[in-house]
Amino acid sequence: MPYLKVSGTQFVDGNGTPVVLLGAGLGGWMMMENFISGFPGCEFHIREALAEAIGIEKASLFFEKFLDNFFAEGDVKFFKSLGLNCVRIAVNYHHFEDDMNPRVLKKDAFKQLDRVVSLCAAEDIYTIIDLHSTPGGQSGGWHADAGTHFGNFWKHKDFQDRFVWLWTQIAEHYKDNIWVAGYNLMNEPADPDPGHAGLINIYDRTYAAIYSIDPHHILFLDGNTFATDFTKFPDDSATRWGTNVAFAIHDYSTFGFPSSPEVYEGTDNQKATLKAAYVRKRKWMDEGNLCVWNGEWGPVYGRKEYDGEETDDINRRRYMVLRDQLEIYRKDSLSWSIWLYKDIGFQGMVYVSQDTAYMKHFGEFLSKKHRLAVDAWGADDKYVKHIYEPIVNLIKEEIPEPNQKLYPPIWNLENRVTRISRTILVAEFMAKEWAEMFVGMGDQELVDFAESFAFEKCEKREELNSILKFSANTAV
Ligand SMILES: O[C@@H]1[C@@H](O)[C@H](O[C@@H]2CO[C@@H](O[C@@H]3CO[C@@H](O)[C@H](O)[C@H]3O)[C@H](O)[C@H]2O)OC[C@H]1O
Repeated sequence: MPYLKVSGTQFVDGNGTPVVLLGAGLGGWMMMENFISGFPGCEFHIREALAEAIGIEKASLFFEKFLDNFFAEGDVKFFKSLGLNCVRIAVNYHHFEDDMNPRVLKKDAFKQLDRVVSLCAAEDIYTIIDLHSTPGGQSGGWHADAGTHFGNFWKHKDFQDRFVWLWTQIAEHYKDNIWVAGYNLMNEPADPDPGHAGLINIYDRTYAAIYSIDPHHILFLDGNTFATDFTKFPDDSATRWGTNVAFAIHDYSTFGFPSSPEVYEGTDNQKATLKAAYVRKRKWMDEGNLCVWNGEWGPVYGRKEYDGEETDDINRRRYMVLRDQLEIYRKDSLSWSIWLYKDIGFQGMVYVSQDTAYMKHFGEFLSKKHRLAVDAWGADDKYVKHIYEPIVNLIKEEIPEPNQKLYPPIWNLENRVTRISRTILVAEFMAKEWAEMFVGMGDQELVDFAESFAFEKCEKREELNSILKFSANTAV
């Protein structure tokens, strides 16, 4: 069976039959994230903190077992049972290359990724390899695993050289694998250059490097500023990176988050707003007759432990947003990858049960994280907003208004101040506390923690899954 390809605006299989890629993002696995598995800050913080607290051997045991359990046979069978056909696998460059030993592949760099790609292939499920964090960080998000709010990737040529090098290693490794649909070169770039010159340049370089090794796989290219902006992409984009290219939007709607400006009722106006945001993101592709892939989207959900009696009502509305987005996508036969497959209970299709060793042990710690709004994603900052307000006001009063506007524009002044303070500063202090909660554990307890993430120990978000299943089975 030949490789999946892009043909015009569609994906097609070896017979030229159109394929709509429907699936989910495997985040939190080879790209660990705070709200997904319950730690503060970013992956490199907690890896360092845990090694310091319990020693490198025990920490490695925990992380290795975590990787083994987070996605295994039960997961892929369940995924298949919903009629989904593609897993977008988020990977962190730290798993392949050590910052202190750059351009040297780590021993067993591909062990876990090969395992999951093969599990999926055995069920006829495509995988897309998504390089979710780059050397130096391609954005100031926690998910760039850089521990800072600057995307230093854009400022250091050596980070960029390492990125290109890593892609040549991945391409060499998977060039003959037909179940790998392709390579999502960079998750959510945030190149501050007004002409997006850094992003275009890195796409040029990576395309050339990959295609000299592997001319067969699809390239999935995110727009700038968190996969929302293609306005500075060059006129020759339809051929510049070959023609086997899909352009990726991320279509998050504020209606699906606690920060929604209004309660979602699914009114005609609200549906029009949903649609307008989506149409705006894909406009550039539509004008050029290019292939669009929605690489991330999806609401977050209320939790009984934090949202109490309001939980069911919150979630009823979030499912309305989900359905309304899917209806828009269905009409366009859009390929999508919902965020997120698995987590500890905020967004995932399946989530770690409260009855597991991990969730029991970290319950109070997670409440504190929630109260302090230490994660940015979908955060409700009502308990700490007043703490940061004076800093916001200080900047408003003392800094000339035009200078208050910094890149990226989606982080307005308040968002920038509170985000940096909570998710980087406070989070850094909390990483040690998280790690210290492992002190004194024997190997079996560490394994029990890691096994808490196994499919068999997870709950299913039934309504989400049934909506996705229906959508996958009625896709046109
Ligand atoms: O790893 C993922 C990560 O990829 C994801 O990143 C966020 C995506 O949304 C960004 O904000 C949106 C930008 O577009 C506007 O139209 C939306 O309304 C915004 O929500 C945000 O800045 C990124 O951090 O987040 C979840 C992670 O797990």
